[in-house]
Amino acid sequence: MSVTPQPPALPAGHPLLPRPKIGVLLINLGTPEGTDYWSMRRYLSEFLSDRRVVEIPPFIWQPILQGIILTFRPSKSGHAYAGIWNRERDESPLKTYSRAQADGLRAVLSQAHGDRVVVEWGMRYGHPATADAIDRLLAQGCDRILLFPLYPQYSATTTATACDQAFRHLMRLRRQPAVRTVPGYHDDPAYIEVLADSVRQHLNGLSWQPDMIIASYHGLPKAYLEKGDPYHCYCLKTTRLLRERLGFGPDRLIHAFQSRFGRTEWLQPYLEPLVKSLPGQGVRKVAILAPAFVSDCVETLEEVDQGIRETFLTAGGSDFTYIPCLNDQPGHIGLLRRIVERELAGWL
Ligand SMILES: C=CC1=C(C)c2cc3[nH]c(cc4nc(cc5[nH]c(cc1n2)c(C)c5CCC(=O)O)C(CCC(=O)O)=C4C)c(C)c3C=C
Ligand SMILES: [Fe+2]
Ligand SMILES: [Fe+2]
Repeated sequence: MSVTPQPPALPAGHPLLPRPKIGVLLINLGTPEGTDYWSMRRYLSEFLSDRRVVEIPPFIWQPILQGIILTFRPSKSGHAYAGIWNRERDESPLKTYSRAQADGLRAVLSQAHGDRVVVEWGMRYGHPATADAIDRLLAQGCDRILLFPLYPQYSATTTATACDQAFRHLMRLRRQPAVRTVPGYHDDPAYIEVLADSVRQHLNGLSWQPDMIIASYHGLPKAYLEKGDPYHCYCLKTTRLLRERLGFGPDRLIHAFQSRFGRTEWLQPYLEPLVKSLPGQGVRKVAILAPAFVSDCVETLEEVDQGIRETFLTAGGSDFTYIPCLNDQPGHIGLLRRIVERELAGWL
């Protein structure tokens, strides 16, 4: 007769230690809680006070930001957000898609790994806060956490500040989990394939075909590139790989940078003047995608799908289409799963 060994009795008062879990934290930029002046001001103030985003010394920048920019910009930006707001849930699309991505990833990971892997989502600025998301993972028993900033093209202004924010919270913990960070994935063949698929599918659904496709990336001050931020090179590499994957020539798929902020020079070519010049060069049908954004947001829905569309058609273009971000498409959830499982090697 075999006897099952019993675990030694715990000393009185010793807490029970359940089997530890692995946490995955999806991190995106953040978004305002409402389109009113004060919600916009709170969001923009936190975002634009981040020294990785605006590198001007605070004693010069803060008076300009608090005194001038945050007097006028909240109303202008609030108007832009109001035009794309998810009224059903009373939240911005970035929040809706971020939640859907976490739900989708949780579902596929729990099917594959049971309750061993826990998924949460958080924002660098605003809510749900990164710190609260980490606390939720810890409360669910995670002793290892994978931080996944959702930016395919690494930049100090996005990926690095997302990790900084997580580490700032971890610094305060007595019982700190083991932590890994997911690197950028601008040239990951699986990412390129999912992007290419989304372009193919979108073009297949059109009754016309574009003369030109533009991969439009969020811009960055040119000085950041000169100081060593590799984002520019990564955007160009994503575009080249996507072009190769789709079998397009260099004139059929080009790149541009959007969302310029302030008066300094940003990465070029700028999207707006480029789009304005195209009809004059005989390019009258255009498609635009935004590969640096994993979720549709104010920068894609308002600036590109509304603003740039109007610019192009007013300049003499005949047809314009915007190719949505990967959002919660099954192919995107599959890509996130693949990256997470790869980065959890040795833990899972
Ligand atoms: C001040 C400089 C800015 C830098 C540098 C910057 C880099 C950067 N941003 C994204 C992604 C997003 N930015 C979004 C909005 C947004 N970005 C800036 C400024 C900088 N971004 C501002 C002022 C705003 C707010 C909108 C506005 O007032 O015009 C968003 C959208 C958020 C949403 O809620 O929908 C995203 C996403 C990247 C990828 C990037 C550098 C690589
Ligand atoms: Fe931005
Ligand atoms: Fe470069």
